[in-house]
Amino acid sequence: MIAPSILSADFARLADEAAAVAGADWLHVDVMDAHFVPNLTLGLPVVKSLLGATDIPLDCHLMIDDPDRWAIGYAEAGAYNVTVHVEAAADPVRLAKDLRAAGAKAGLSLKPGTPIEPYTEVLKHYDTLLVMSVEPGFGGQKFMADVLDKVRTARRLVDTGHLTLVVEIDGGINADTIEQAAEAGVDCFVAGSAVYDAADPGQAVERLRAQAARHRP
Ligand SMILES: O=C(CO)[C@@H](O)[C@H](O)COP(=O)(O)O
Repeated sequence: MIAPSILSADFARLADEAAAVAGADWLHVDVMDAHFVPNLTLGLPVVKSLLGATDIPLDCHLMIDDPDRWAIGYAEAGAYNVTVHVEAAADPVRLAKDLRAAGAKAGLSLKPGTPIEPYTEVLKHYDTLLVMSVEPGFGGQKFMADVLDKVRTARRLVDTGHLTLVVEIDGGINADTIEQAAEAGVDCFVAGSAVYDAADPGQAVERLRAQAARHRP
């Protein structure tokens, strides 16, 4: 699956940008609060507007402090998947239960330096795992290939039935990096600049999807 990250989109034209990637599987919505990460993007009111502007399921990635308080609003508004950071969540199991009860899929994200092993039990409550392959905060950064060990661990846990979740990767995904991520076992690829900087964003989505499919084990 390909999920264009709107951090690389033109925020003044978000509805148009969503239309330009109408063939995408999910739209990755980067919510940043200038506390958990050193950047400020958008919040719930903009997400609500976006929900009215596109039929693409919204994958809201909350790069914010105190997700235990704020994440539920995104689920109640109709986001398909709401991802919180394990580094910021006080009670990630409770949070996952609340998100699911509100009708959303629950996602857990790990920053590049955060290991997966301490969270394998917690991840049993989640529907998606978002492995960050850049430090969260900005688009256009260089892909960190060493996080692929985490992807391989997650893939093995899913394939052996210990976890049931979609493995996502986010950061620096483009035509040069998507194949190694696909080979490691990623299901869903978040791509910002590789999509929105392309002359034809819709075609970029199709090309990335085909490239990933050819390299999936
Ligand atoms: O959330 C983030 C970064 O914090 C990502 O979603 C990036 O926005 C992806 O952009 P590219 O690295 O693909 O340009």
